[in-house]
Amino acid sequence: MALNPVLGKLVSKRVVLASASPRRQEILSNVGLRFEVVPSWFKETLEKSSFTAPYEYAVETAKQKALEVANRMHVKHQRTPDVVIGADTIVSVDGQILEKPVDKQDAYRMLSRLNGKEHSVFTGVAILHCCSKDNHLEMEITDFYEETKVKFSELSEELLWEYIHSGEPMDKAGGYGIQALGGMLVEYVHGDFLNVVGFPLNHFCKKLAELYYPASKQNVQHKKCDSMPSVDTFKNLSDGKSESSDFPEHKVSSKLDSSGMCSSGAVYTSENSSTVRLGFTVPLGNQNGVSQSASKLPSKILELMDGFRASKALFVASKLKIFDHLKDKGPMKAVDVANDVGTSVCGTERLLDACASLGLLEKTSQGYSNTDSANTYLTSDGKYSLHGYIIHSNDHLWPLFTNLESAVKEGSRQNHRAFGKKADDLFKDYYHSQEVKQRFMAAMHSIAHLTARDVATAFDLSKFKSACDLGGCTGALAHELVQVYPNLKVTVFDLPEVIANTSYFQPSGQHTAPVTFVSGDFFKDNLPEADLYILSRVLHDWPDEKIHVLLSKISAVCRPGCAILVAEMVLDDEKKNRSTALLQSLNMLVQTEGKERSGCEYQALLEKHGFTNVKIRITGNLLDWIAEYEIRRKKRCRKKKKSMVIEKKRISQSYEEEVFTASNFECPYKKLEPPCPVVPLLSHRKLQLSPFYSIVLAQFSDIQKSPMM
Ligand SMILES: Cc1cn([C@H]2C[C@H](O)[C@@H](COP(=O)(O)OP(=O)(O)OP(=O)(O)O)O2)c(=O)[nH]c1=O
Repeated sequence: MALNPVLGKLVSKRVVLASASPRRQEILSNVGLRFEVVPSWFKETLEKSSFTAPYEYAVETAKQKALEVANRMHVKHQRTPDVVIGADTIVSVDGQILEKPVDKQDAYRMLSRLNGKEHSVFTGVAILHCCSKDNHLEMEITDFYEETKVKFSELSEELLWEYIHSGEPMDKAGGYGIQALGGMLVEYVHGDFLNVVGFPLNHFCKKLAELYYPASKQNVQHKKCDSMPSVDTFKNLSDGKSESSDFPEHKVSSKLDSSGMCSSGAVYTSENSSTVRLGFTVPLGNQNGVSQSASKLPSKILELMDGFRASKALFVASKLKIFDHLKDKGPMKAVDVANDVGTSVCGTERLLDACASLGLLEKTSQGYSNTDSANTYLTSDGKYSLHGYIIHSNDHLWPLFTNLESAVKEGSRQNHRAFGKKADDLFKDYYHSQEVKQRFMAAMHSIAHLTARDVATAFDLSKFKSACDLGGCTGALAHELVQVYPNLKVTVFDLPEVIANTSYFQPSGQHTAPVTFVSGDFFKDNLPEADLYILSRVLHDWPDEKIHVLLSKISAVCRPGCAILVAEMVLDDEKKNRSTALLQSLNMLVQTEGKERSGCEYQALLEKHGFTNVKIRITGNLLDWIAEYEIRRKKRCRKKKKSMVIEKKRISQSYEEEVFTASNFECPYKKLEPPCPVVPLLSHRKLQLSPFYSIVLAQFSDIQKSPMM
């Protein structure tokens, strides 16, 4: 196979093409690559305005397509591929991104924009090298993009419509197919033709050469990727032998930069590509490869150093209600915003510019206006507003986090330092004022409302007739549940101080009868009767001892057939990968006695009360982890010591993780639009298979209850 020695390196690997595109399949099979096709379920809905350049959008989408497939295969099908290839093709004209047209009118709109002009076609490609270590998926991601310039002739309306009626535009970016009828519209092409058709084969082969043959990497870098490595150099690569390591050999050294940056830091291997390793820790101080990347900036560390500035800019803009002003009146000049909100012009201008650079605002010659994300999530009255949680983050979490050092030294919460108050009873002591109470409830409402759909639909709960949401606060989840399950009646059970303030948060125009509010303390008072008990973002507030008290109370009132549903962020078992959840655990340290836990830890807690059979799903949105624990009564005859060991082993084998993205999950009994921002506003580049929630469904059998520990 002299012509494709580089591709020969993939012969012995399980290669997966994460794409339904027949063009990509054809391009790759034409050169003899053997691969399995697993189309990605990732929906191409990333917020375009949050990317500074169109190709970044294509690369990120390609990456997300590939990540979704890798994770689904690993978790759901328990088959870890060796290599996953994802790609995304977009057309860019006048700074706008054009994808596939949704209908003929859309195709006409796109083709009219391209008419008589030059545009760029970008294909982003992600190559994931995967391996499974201790049942944990580890990946190294290499991504790159290719740009091809295409010019359309001046075309008549009649011709455009004739072309549209041919049906060809509909599944193609920009609404045309250069390889078929659409070729007649094109005056010239500068660059890789196959890139326009959907896959930049030449660049892909160069990238493989860099990955699989380190010596060639230098060649390629020196030549800035403008030629294929010499075939002679690759004689030994076409032998089809499998790799000795899980990833291409040179990679570890290429991961390090002069600062010793490692793990998920990006290392640019050529002008328009990067390589990132997920789930890996490369030892700091390893000097291999440092010299070649010594001039690189430690971008990951710099980003972390500055992260608080971006957060604070968002907090202050929210606090000043700038997004509300711009929604009503935008676009507005800085001076007008400053006049409206009563701030300085120079300070406001800097804040608005910073927000625009962060993708929260758009800046044009007319002034500043909200992006779609800002309109949806940052205005204070939007259906999916995060405003309440942002204000809570600014006013409450920020001062607490300022005392993180003390929290770490002392191992305890810092309410006394941050606010000069004890936190033993949040509502009676710290939350003494009506305003602060409302703010806290608004924060909880923001998150609960935004994530309720995924919590409600993660599993089919239609068999339950009644549910009790313990600590259900404003009833956001309860209202979502009764929407999804019309036969369900939900009781929200929370402290009297909370229940007294819920009226403000009730949905207007919705039939609220199936939701009732009952006040009480779930540690002290009798629990309302229900088939299903829900604990959403409750267990993480408490230490194990208190959780046992609560679970035993629930267990005591459950009849056979009853169940428990728990929603929480979930850490990975080794507690090293899911930084969002790990940071949330620090968040619990500074303000509560609780913490975030891993799936195994939740399962162990529940098992003490007879709960077994765990399933975990990844939602892909803010509350990413969904777990279901089938809970059954166990006999009391287990020998304690032995059972600890056996349990530990069984725990890791007994729960099943499933990819569950808001975009791919179809509620089996009711189709619903996913409400959540799949991509966190400020961190689209780091969206990994990381956070967050677990849902636990625990069912009773009539076997006798196990003894309490
Ligand atoms: C511009 C252009 C695009 N295209 C195609 C390539 C891609 O298949 C498609 C762009 O859509 P993509 O979203 O990149 O790919 P896809 O939806 O076909 O497949 P998947 O998401 O599963 O990977 O447009 C052509 O075939 N010819 C062209 O001239």
